[in-house]
Amino acid sequence: MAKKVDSEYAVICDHISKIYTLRNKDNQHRTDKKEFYALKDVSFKTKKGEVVGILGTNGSGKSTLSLLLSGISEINEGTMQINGEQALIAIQTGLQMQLTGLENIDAKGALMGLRKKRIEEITNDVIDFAELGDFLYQPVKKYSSGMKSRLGFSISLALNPDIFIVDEALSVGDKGFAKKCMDRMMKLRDEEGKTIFFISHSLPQVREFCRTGMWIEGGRLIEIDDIDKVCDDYAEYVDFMNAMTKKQKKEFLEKKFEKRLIEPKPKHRLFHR
Ligand SMILES: Nc1ncnc2c1ncn2[C@@H]1O[C@H](COP(=O)(O)OP(=O)(O)OP(=O)(O)O)[C@@H](O)[C@H]1O
Repeated sequence: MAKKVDSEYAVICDHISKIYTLRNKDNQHRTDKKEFYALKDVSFKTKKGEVVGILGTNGSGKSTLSLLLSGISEINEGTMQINGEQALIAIQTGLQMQLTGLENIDAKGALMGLRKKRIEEITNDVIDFAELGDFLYQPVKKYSSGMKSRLGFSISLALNPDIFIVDEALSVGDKGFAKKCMDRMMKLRDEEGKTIFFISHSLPQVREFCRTGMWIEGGRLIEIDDIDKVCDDYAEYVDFMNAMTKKQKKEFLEKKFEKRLIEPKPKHRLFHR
């Protein structure tokens, strides 16, 4: 569990790792279990008010980090300190599909131990920002992905946390709503000094919005620096990958994945005389 501390830093990660288990069934229905590092030995410090763009190719570990930063998932190794309330804004997280939009707001508020009056204020903010009209009375399972994103984004904004973790949330909404969210996030950055982690595959968007870049590849932190420097280096890597033949790329990715696997420990055998 991430500890809450008071300091100039919003987040301090010290050699953190996240391990997942993969289960494969072979054609004889035997299950083969493999453990691998979704993130390995990642250390960084983020100051309060910093706006960090997280870059990396598919499967590199960005969403895993976003779940750790938001306290939804727990680290397996290392230590992590979080100073402030966090909220994850992602395409589908945190919404209960069988509940209506309004019930989701109540559920989230109750989960956070908020008073009735505060939940009412939040509900009004969500109604204003999400612009979902009568759909707020419908179960979320009937929403399109863009509508879920509108609801999730609006709830997180209304909760007004100290640390925002935005994971590809703008990629499914329509352009109008994405612009409205970006405008609001710029306000959070410039006027409210919020700490923001921003995951996006759009380099121009990351370059424009963030000041610090964090590049994660194969579960490892490759670089953390000024946003332009990290975007340039990452773009060079993407070009290098794109220049490979299909076969080269397959071998390259397989090797990269093998490095993340954890060798199973040899089983102890008991020998009887
Ligand atoms: N719950 C899980 N169980 C097992 N493996 C998982 C789980 N969640 C993610 N993974 C694996 O962990 C690795 C990192 O995944 P993650 O979603 O963090 O990548 P990402 O950088 O966000 O990728 P993308 O850009 O495609 O969204 C991937 O190999 C993924 O398959």
